[in-house]
Amino acid sequence: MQNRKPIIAIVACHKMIDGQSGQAVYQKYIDAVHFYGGNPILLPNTAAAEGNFEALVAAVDGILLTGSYSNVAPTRYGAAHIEEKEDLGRDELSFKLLAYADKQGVPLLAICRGLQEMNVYFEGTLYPDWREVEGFYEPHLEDASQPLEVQYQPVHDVIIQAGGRLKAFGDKWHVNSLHKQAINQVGKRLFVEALAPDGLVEGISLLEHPFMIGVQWHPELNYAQDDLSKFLFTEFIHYASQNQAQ
Ligand SMILES: N[C@@H](CCC(=O)NCCCC(=O)O)C(=O)O
Repeated sequence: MQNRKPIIAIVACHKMIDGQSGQAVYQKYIDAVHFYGGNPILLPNTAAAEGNFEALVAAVDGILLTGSYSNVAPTRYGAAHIEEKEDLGRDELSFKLLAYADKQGVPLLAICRGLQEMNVYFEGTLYPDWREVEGFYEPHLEDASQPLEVQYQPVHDVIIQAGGRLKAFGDKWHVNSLHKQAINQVGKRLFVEALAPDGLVEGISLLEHPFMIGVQWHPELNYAQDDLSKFLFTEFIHYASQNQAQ
């Protein structure tokens, strides 16, 4: 094994910055990777371009798919509704990274929108708005009128399922929740790692892979204190270290 920190590629999103179009990653994702011993680099949408992609991923030991207020394009999972919050550049890059991680065994952690992308990559589907589905009663979506520290408070439990990777952590945890969309049909080859008490899918993994996990909550927010965040990031960076590009 080499003696350097594992390089973790973090997918960037389209954002308006000071009135101009830009590509950005929230600091908390960068800090969480850095805190647990990774060396974060940010990948803009142009990383998906042929020639660029191959050169960049050759230097990458692990991949982080972040949350985002944008949504996966409905056509990617066979739906036809109009999506007002698209980020097609992010979609293209994330789906390419997922294919690469799947084929090459590169460790990948997928958070919130990232989990939704991971499910769609494996041919699963999404509910465009879980509030329109009967039976979900937990407060999965934040109240945007509240300050951010309130929005990111833990609000419901997740029940960890037997036979998965999270079971080594424990049986249950209390998590934050800031999403309107949710997993409908679980993707092929995926294992359901965690469920909310109302049955909404909160965690998925590809068990045949060294480390590919998606979570619907935000472990990056309270990354240094929250026990399940510690577990997830420690495992992720551990497997990325083992995968170090030669
Ligand atoms: N847009 C999707 C995914 C929600 C999500 O990723 N929220 C993250 C907010 C910003 C962040 O903290 O990264 C949905 O609504 O389901």
